[in-house]
Amino acid sequence: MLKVTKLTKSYGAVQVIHGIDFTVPEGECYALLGPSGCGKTTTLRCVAGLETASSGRIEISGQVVSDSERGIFVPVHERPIGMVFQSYAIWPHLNVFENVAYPLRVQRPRVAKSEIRERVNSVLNTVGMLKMADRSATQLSGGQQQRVALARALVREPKLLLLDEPLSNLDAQLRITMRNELADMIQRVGVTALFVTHDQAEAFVLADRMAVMNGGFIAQEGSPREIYRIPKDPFIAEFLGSANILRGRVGELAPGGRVALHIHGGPDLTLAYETPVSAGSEVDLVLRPERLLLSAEKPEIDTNVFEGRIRKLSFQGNVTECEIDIEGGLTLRAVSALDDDLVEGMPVWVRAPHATVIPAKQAA
Ligand SMILES: Nc1ncnc2c1ncn2[C@@H]1O[C@H](COP(=O)(O)OP(=O)(O)OP(=O)(O)O)[C@@H](O)[C@H]1O
Repeated sequence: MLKVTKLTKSYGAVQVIHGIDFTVPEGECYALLGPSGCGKTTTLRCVAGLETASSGRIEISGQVVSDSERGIFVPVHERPIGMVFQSYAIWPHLNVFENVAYPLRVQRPRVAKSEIRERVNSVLNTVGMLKMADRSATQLSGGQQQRVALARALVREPKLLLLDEPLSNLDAQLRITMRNELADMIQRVGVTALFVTHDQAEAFVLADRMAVMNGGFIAQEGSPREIYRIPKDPFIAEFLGSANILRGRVGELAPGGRVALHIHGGPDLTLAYETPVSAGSEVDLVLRPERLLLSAEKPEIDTNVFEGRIRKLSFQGNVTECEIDIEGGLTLRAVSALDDDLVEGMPVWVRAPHATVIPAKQAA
């Protein structure tokens, strides 16, 4: 449904998108995720036709809408897209029904009044706002405005829905509710969606697949689960939630998927690995704090186990964060929901059932 090929964008002499490629098949929800300034909004705006790409090609539903080499640029209002912006851009002088009806009222050739009524009611029903059709836009909560903005984007039955930080205007609690609702609504409508966010939790809930962007490049593409489990480099590992990253050297490979791993300045451990490693290579061991198991007793399993001492416990209500000193002055962070037996200063064993190792990036 969307195919972006070798897209670049420069502002003056500054190149901000460096030849990215991605495709979004029909019905998929795809996220562009990354830190501020990585180029995700610029990419979305190029797809929308709000920016002109410097080079590369963009196809929506088989139609080339932008191809600088061939001089093709289809303007935004002629692209088969619907858009939801961060600000929602709901018109305060119109009620809910008229806000949603507007894109159909200005459509040419004209859409019959009866059809407008039918389509607006149907899409308001989908987003759960039919009962509020007559309400003034100024009397809507943030979550309700978001639903109206979504209904307005969907009313022309776009091939592609584009969403730019669609939840960032909502307070923390509402964001969580609305991201689940938005995921449900997008799935129910079955529309293909491309959205931009800097919030990894939002991308995890909403996206079937995502691209993590960094400095105008796609650093990694895949399903949220894949990228979280096996990040390609430390930047991605840390961007997608907190991670302990320990650099080490792989020793001799042993049978049964085990290997000796010497952590630089720290302990040697026997590693059971999920990702391929080669003997003698430098690696980063990525350990998610919430995936570490703590015990006062030495575990029976002897792979991926660190011996340490609890330096600090921070009670956070649903979980307790633990800082654990291990050999060589290194510290591991762990998050545990089961903290009844933990005391600062006590010896503890830390086991990582899932340990991901990635090739260490050589310092430039
Ligand atoms: N109109 C513009 N003129 C010049 N530079 C721009 C313009 N728009 C964006 N940039 C630059 O392009 C780069 C990418 O910006 P972009 O808005 O795409 O990033 P982003 O990942 O969406 O970040 P954010 O989450 O902060 O919006 C940034 O360095 C930004 O300063």
